[in-house]
Amino acid sequence: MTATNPTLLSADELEQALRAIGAERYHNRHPFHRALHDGKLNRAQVQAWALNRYYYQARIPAKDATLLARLPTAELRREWRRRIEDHDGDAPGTGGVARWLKLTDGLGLEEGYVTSLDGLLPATRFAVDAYVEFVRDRSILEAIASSLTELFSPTIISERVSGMLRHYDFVTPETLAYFTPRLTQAPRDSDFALAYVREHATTPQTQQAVLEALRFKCSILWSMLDALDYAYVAPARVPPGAFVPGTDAAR
Ligand SMILES: O=C(O)c1cc(C(=O)O)c2c(n1)C(=O)C(=O)c1cc(C(=O)O)[nH]c1-2
Repeated sequence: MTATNPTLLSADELEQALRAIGAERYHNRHPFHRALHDGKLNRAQVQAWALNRYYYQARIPAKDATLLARLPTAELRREWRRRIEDHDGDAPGTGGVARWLKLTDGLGLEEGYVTSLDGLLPATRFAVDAYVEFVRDRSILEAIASSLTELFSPTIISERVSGMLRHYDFVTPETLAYFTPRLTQAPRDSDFALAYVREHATTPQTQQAVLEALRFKCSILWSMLDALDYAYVAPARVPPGAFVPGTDAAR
């Protein structure tokens, strides 16, 4: 195979290429999400999704703190600091991670069991840890670009909330309250990240690196759902030690 030299894209072309990656690879297209939103899952399968997704939520502020420490200006740090506040809150019981625990509680999972991470699928842990390590180890530009999946999250969140409320009698608006602030937080965050990437990815090499960072992040989200699909959708194959529906700490 001959390697072709990438060409320099305009900022608009770069944005188009990023959006095309989302259209092709974002996790709204995954069969497990389709089933979740279309009411095809049972309560235990929804529990497994929320339990595993808790680890993603819980590590996001650590991921953002790793990046915050490397940002060179107060302006950038102020912007990024807000993400940590969104997730960790400013007092116990506030913020996105606490709101996620309301979701797992509403689904009948014991909080101590969820936060112990004992029931996590191994692949969830590997995928989430890989995201944190990517942000820690790669350039600031790639780290910021890897957050750009949030460009696509408002659409999936709207689909999810309306689909789950319509199809599942065990889900209430209070249970799904996690998602409401995300509908304004995610666009604010992704607008900033997109403007940063448009301004700073100005060589063919850095442009390819940000496109690759977004593909990598889509793969993280996708592989988390692959693992759920494999373990909890028939024929279910739960790995040893992971959450077993109807046992462990689920009501
Ligand atoms: O519900 C979703 O499908 C979804 C997707 C994503 C995403 O695309 O990474 C995030 C979130 N939710 C989310 O709630 C969230 O706080 C978040 C932070 C980040 C990030 O990469 O920094 N992504 C996401």
